[in-house]
Amino acid sequence: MTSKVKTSRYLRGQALVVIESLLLLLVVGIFLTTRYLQMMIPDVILIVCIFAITVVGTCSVTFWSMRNHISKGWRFALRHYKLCLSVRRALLDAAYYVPRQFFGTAVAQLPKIKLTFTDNYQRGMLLVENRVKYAQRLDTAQLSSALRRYVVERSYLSDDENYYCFELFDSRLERRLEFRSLDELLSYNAQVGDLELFIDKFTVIPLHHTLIVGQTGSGKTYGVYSFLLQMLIKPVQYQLYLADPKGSSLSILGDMIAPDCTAEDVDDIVALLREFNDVMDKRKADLKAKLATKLEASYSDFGFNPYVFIFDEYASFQSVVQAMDKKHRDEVNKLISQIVLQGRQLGFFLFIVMQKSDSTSLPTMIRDNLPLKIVLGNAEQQTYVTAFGTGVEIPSRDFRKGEGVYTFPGIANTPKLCAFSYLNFDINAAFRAKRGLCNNPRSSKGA
Ligand SMILES: Nc1ncnc2c1ncn2[C@@H]1O[C@H](COP(=O)(O)OP(=O)(O)OP(=O)(O)O)[C@@H](O)[C@H]1O
Repeated sequence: MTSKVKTSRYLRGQALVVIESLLLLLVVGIFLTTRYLQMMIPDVILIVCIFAITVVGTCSVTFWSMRNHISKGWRFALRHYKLCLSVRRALLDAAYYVPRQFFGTAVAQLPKIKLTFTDNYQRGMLLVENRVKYAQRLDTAQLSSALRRYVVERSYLSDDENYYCFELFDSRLERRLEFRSLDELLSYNAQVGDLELFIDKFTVIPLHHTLIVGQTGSGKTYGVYSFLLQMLIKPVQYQLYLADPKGSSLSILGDMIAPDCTAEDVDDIVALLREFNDVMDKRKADLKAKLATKLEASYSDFGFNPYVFIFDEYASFQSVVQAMDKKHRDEVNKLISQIVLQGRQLGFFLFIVMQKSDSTSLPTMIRDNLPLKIVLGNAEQQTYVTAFGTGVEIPSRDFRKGEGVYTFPGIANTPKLCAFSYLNFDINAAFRAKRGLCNNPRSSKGA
């Protein structure tokens, strides 16, 4: 449920107070005038009138302003008001104002601020006016203490460059989902589209090429479990290919859910990549015939299923490939590039999981064409730079396992927080239960 509290409501309340004061002034004026004209109205009647107007006026003003507060939650209205006040104070302290003269007195003209909340006040958006005259850059650090329990998740300039936008979230908020059974995951997944994957309470991403980076133990493979389970329980059948050069948990899982499409050995992985490309080429021919009827369509518009190739420990695979002769190296690079460059419209996606995404392990061209980039755990600055590029601001937090930041065009153009779900049930049993839903792609190519 979304609700908003706007500053204008307070202004309305203040206007009523002004009206009441004017009324009082009027009555006092009448009192003084009658005294002046020596009219024979007893003082006691006038005093009672003034008293009555004051009581009735105060009660109605209080009721009127409370009416707004009650309907939107007066506690939150108060919080909103206090927050606006402390942000203004912080702007003043940060000297983010324009000095002006007001009837000979030096005053500070603060920029306009707008504060709105969503998701039951768990998230918010603070807009601070950016006029050319505020030449100084507004920094997140300048506001963080003023925001009390709220933390800046992302900050950027609005498209028209008139406002600094600060996306806030309640620091006490647990964005991570916890599922105690597969059924719970199933019912949550029902709210998400067939070709979308969720990460946490606030993050749903369209299926696309993905890069997951993070130090050992940061929760990469666990995150892949979460994605895989979602894919397996969707009404649309996902065709899964799994490559795990380390032969660890993902390959064990692969043997359970897609044994014919799981590989550990580098040669087998290359063969799997070839096969994936062959199926993709067939899909290309099928789709071409259909696109004649609808030019801007993609695989899902014609009822084709998505194919997903999940690559764990990609760097370890690349280190072996680099030692191969040039012909083999070129072939592998071509296979990977083709998936990344042509896969989206055809419905063929690559998920790459690795500890660091530097260009020696992952060519820049491939990395740049993986729209969903996730960095988990407390990574080194260089890891963020290689994943997201230079000059991006990473929200400063102590990331727990499965927590991190991600970017996705249009949804998170700069790194945003995310946290993979806690799967508080027997994951192996869940995969075993769902293995029947995963087609063996070898028996249904081009479906
Ligand atoms: N989202 C999460 N919720 C709860 N626990 C998690 C989460 N992610 C990871 N963990 C815990 O952290 C452990 C390590 O995670 P995982 O094996 O996925 O790390 P990794 O980054 O893949 O490590 P490596 O690179 O060594 O394979 C998991 O076994 C699990 O207990």
